[in-house]
Formats: sequence, structure tokens, C-alpha cells
Amino acid sequence: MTLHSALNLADFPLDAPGSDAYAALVARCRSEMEAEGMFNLDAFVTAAAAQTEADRHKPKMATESFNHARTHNVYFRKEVPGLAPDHPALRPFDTSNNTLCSDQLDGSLVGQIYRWQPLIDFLATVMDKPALYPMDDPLAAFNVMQYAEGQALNWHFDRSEFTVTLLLQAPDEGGAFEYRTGLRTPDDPNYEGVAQLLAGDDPQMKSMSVVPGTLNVFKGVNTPHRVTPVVGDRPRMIAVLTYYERPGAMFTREEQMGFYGRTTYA
Ligand SMILES: O=C(O)CCC(=O)C(=O)O
Ligand SMILES: [Fe+2]
Repeated sequence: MTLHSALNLADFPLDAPGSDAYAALVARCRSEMEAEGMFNLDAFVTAAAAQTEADRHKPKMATESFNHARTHNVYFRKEVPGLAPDHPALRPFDTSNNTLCSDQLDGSLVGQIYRWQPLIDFLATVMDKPALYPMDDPLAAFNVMQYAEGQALNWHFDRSEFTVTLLLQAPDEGGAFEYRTGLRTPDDPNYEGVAQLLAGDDPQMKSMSVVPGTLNVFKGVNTPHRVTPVVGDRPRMIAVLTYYERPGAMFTREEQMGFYGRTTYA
């Protein structure tokens, strides 16, 4: 399948910068980003192409993926300076999912989309950045993650300012994306607010489920989020695409080990 036949460019004309439709789409995405810290391009990848891509990754997912299973806090850090180890903002949670890394996804549709310059340019425009760049990290740049029955990604803040996901296969039940917009700022870590959310006591928490093929762009660095446990035999499969404002971005050795169980450092 070619890239163009997999994408709904009629509704989302990323290949036509300069058109009125492109300008309208940028305006819509900017205002949603402003209000919610995220926007969706619903079924940007056609349902058929999303399912084909999900199916294509199933054999490797079954045999070669890394089971990312650990107990962690919302910061994915052992300790946070200034916080007592038993502070409720450091409450531990369990995560388990299975991940295929960029170097296991050669020739995939996900990889083609990741490097598609019109998408990168569109994201930079919406986010008001001079430019965005793919990562150089052979593991972290783009991933396909699978959540089978009972698996979940627990509360966390992201490493990168924003994350792009592409749902390839939706579960029958569960696997909802829950988030609390703007819980902290660069100046205020709001540990009490974090503790309140983690205690299940934040009325501003929201839940979102999307149709397969949806491209979601999400500012996760100050918005904690999680994926609830999947229910049923049909795993949730999702691609995660990571870009930075500077070329050459890499996870550290420790981050690679923590998320992927191996490292590309010497
Ligand atoms: O699976 C998802 O929808 C979210 C993934 C995510 O939050 C992450 O990779 O940091
Ligand atoms: Fe995340």
C-alpha cells in the first residue's frame, strides 16, 4: 500500500499547504490545542490501512517485542528532589505493555508516516515551531505498542513536550486514554494536585476513546495521562511518533534500558 492511498488527504489536506482548507485545519487544531492540550485527526489513516498495519506487526509483536513491565511513579524517576519518598505524588503504579522499536519496524507504514515531511511541517505549523525533527534514536523515534487483556500504561508525564499517536487497532473494551490537562506548569510542580489526581479525586480528569486510524497530538509533558486496562481478546495497538525541536534527539542509555530493555549505546 502506498502512503497516499493509506491517508485521508481529502479531509486532512496536509499535502496542500497554502490552500484554504489547510489554513482552516491548522486554525482548528491550534484552537483545540489551546483549549484542551490536544487535537485529533479522526481516521487520518483509513480504517482498512490501520487494520492492515496492525495485522502486519502481530507476528513480531508476539515473538520479538519488549514487555515493558514495571512499577513506576508519575515522573518515571526513582526520586524527586524535595519530595519525601512516601509523598502521595510519588505513589507507585504498575504498567505493562509490549513494544516494538523503530529498528524493528523497517518498511512499515508507521515509519513512512513518521518521516513524511508534510506531516512534520504541519505539526510544526500547528505548534508554532520553526521546525520539527525526527529523533536519531534507533529505538525511541517511533514505536508500536500493544496492550493485551489486562495490560495498561499507568499515570505518567511524558519526556517530550508533545507526543503523536496513531491508533491501529481498538480493543473491544477498556484501553481508554485518561488525562488531566495542565496539572502542572514549568514554574509550579503542583505536587498536591498530582497527589489528588493519583488518589482518583480530580473532577477535571477526562477520558477519550478514538476510532482506529486517528492521529492524536497531545502535550503530555505537563498533562498526566494513562491508558486503562484492556478488556477482551482484542489488543489495543497504537503507534507512537516522537519529534523534537532540535535534530539528533536521543534517549539516554538509562531511558532506553527502562523503556525498551536494551540500549544502542556502547
Ligand atoms: O497508548 C497511548 O495512547 C499513550 C501512549 C503514551 O502515553 C506514551 O507512549 O507516552
Ligand atoms: Fe505518555
